Amino acid sequence: MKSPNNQREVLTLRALRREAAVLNMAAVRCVPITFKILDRTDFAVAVNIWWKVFGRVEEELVVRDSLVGACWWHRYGLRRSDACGIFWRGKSGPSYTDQNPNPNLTIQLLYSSSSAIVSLKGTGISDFSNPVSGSRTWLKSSSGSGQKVGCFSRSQMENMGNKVVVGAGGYVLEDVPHFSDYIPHLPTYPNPLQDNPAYSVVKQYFVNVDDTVAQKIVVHNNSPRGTHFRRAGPRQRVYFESDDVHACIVTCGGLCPGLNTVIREIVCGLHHMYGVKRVLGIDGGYRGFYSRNTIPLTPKSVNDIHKRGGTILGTSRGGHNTTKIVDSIQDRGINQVYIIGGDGTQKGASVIYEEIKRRGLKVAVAGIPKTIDNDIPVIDRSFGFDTAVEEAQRAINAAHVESESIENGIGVVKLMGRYSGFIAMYATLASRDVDCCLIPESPFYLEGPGGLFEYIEKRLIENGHMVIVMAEGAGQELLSESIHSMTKQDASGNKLLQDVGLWISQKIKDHFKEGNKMSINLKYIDPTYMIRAVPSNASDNVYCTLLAQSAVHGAMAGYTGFTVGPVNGRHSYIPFHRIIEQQNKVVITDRMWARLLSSTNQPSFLSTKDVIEDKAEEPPTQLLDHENGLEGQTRLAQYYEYLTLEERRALEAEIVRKCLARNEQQGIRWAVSFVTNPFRSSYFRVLLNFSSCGRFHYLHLTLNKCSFVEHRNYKIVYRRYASLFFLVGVDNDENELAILEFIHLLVETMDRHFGNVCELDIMFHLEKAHFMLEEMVMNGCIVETSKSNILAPIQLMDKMT
Ligand SMILES: Nc1ncnc2c1ncn2[C@@H]1O[C@H](COP(=O)(O)OP(=O)(O)OP(=O)(O)O)[C@@H](O)[C@H]1O
Ligand SMILES: O=P(O)(O)OC[C@H]1O[C@](O)(CO)[C@@H](O)[C@@H]1O
Ligand SMILES: [Mg+2]
Repeated sequence: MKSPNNQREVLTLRALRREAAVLNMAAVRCVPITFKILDRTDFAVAVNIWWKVFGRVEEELVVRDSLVGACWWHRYGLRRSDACGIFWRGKSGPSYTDQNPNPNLTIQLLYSSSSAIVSLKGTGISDFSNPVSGSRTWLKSSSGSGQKVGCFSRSQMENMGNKVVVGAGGYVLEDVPHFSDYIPHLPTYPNPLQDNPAYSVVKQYFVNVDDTVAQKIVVHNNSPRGTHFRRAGPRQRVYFESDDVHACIVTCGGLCPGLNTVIREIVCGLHHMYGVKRVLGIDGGYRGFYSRNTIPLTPKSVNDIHKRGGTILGTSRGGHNTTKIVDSIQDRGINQVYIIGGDGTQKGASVIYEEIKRRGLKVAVAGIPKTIDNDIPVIDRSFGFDTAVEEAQRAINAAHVESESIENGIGVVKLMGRYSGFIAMYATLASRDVDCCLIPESPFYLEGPGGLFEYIEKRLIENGHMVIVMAEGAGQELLSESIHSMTKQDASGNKLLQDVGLWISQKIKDHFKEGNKMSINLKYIDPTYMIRAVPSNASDNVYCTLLAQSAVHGAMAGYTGFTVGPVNGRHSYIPFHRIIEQQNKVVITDRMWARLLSSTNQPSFLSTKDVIEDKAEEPPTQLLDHENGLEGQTRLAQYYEYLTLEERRALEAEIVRKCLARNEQQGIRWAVSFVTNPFRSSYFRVLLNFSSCGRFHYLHLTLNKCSFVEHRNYKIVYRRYASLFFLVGVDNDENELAILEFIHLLVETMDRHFGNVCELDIMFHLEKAHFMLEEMVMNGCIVETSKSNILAPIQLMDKMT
């Protein structure tokens, strides 16, 4: 880690003032900023935006970056007013530049305030450039870190970036690209459907041009209308004549029930609805574009394929070479590309679309989301998932029959779900025979109070048998602890998992054998590939038909760069970047997981240490006095690693409970056992700060108490000022005393700014507390320790308002 003073250069008052003069411009809408990522290094980019200073904020800020998927990234502090900070960080391990020959990061800021200050800082990057404002001044160091403050006007963004349309009442349309965005003067034609006798009975068959689908349908009195997507369906005018269409279909990634149905329905839809005769199948996934022959597809040749599992086109992982794929599309004269696959496939589709657009080709790229894992965001569910859940019932049923037929029988069923446990969760909820469901999103442990072994023993005593369902990605961290395996990847770069089912079965057997605890009979069932290889069930078949037809309508209408899928039951066109920016995961603080817990009665698997400590600890201190209204409440939270909102809530609740429950003697006893070495390796994971609510509390700097607590796989360092607690989550090898110093510096800085700072100062000036933190910590590293430097931008803003 770098020492705090050379990590970045300091934002000077002069620079801010100069830029401020430029800021009284028209509304800012979209700002593309490009950085070059230095070769073979990890990188971090921080963007801080202050916009309340110059005008009222009308809309929320939307940020998009070109690295989604390639680096993990955060958004934090997005608020409807005041300010926000965002940062991106490259993966540790293999450098981003190893995988990307042209490692530029483009960030687009989309918002509609009247003006703003944008401050950018980074490490491991160079060549900050903003194509629309070359005159901006960067304060840049030779080490590849730098900082810039700038602002951007409405006119600068007109032709840039993602299509986001902002309307009244907080309405945002995240639109999909269209040929007309980059090819002018294209002719249009009447939709041939209007003469199709089958559709003549429909009252209003064509979708209105401005029909959109709301992502959020639960709303409140004054809540903004939020994000919408373009509604899928046939348009009055199309951008292709039937004879001109030359379509192709490719399937990529793992198998999934329904692939053949989608292929069939694209071919039949194009043929029957639009009179399209030329449709090619690409053999064997993305690499088939350039290494295999194509397969002609006609309604006749695909007539029966939906009755078979798998894909008649074949599939593959890896082999995505954008240039070769687009060359092949261009050479073959293909003008509609239908790409069926999971999250990886949609990422591939997105870069194909970008390249096609760069070459100015009239080629529509439509993604159809496939995966039994249901890990694709935004859409209600992916096709094949329903079938997979249904098929899993058979395995669970077998496990149940086996286990109840024998004394102390345990049936273990492993289901698919690399990173998302949806199949396991829904199969468990549907079956009712399952006693325990383990998924990647909910960590568990084996030994000790509240652990899996204890629960198994209890269930066997109560019931004489039990069924455990687990997703293949569950408990992988426990496996790697005990197996010390090398991390291997498949051809697409997906992590190859250890067989958690086999591992856990062995562990359970060993546990009960040890000391002759209990004689058990365990049967392990692995139906994973059997589930994936079946044809789709009735409901998935209908669903696949709608997906295929929606994709065809979209491509014919000139839309491109989209994935089709239902959002709240309505089929929509969703821009690729929304589909690939994150994975859909089971939210364990949601009602669905709670339903599961209540149906199985399994433990929640809070860490074993938590349970032991909770039992051993002294009665709660005065701070835990709920009757006096002194419950802990987060006032400010800043995260430097990605956690969903739900995970944050859960984490904060656990930490608050744990730290408030400690008494002061415990804190002091813990504190003396650590050595000092401040600021050598300050890697922050989580920074939390909460206080008891409902009272006015001064931060008495002299009254502080501090302590360290282990939690999950990191350590919490906390310090108390009167009844305000400051908590920092850090790696286990982090120096606690350095972190205590950091907390104290933060408090002193707040105190200098607010003068005798109190909780209300933080509550009413939350943005300023965030600014201070953003100036002090970047990407989990302490980068600034001078109080004057930390406060400089805030003081400038205060002067200007
Ligand atoms: N970031 C990416 N950029 C370009 N192509 C990608 C990217 N990620 C994956 N691909 C390509 O997409 C194809 C499928 O990816 P992957 O094997 O991850 O399966 P998937 O589509 O995610 O399906 P699933 O995981 O559900 O089986 C592969 O050919 C792979 O090379
Ligand atoms: O063995 P393969 O074909 O790489 O696929 C396995 C993976 O594919 C998936 O089914 C997703 O398609 C995952 O659940 C699973 O981990
Ligand atoms: Mg995938």
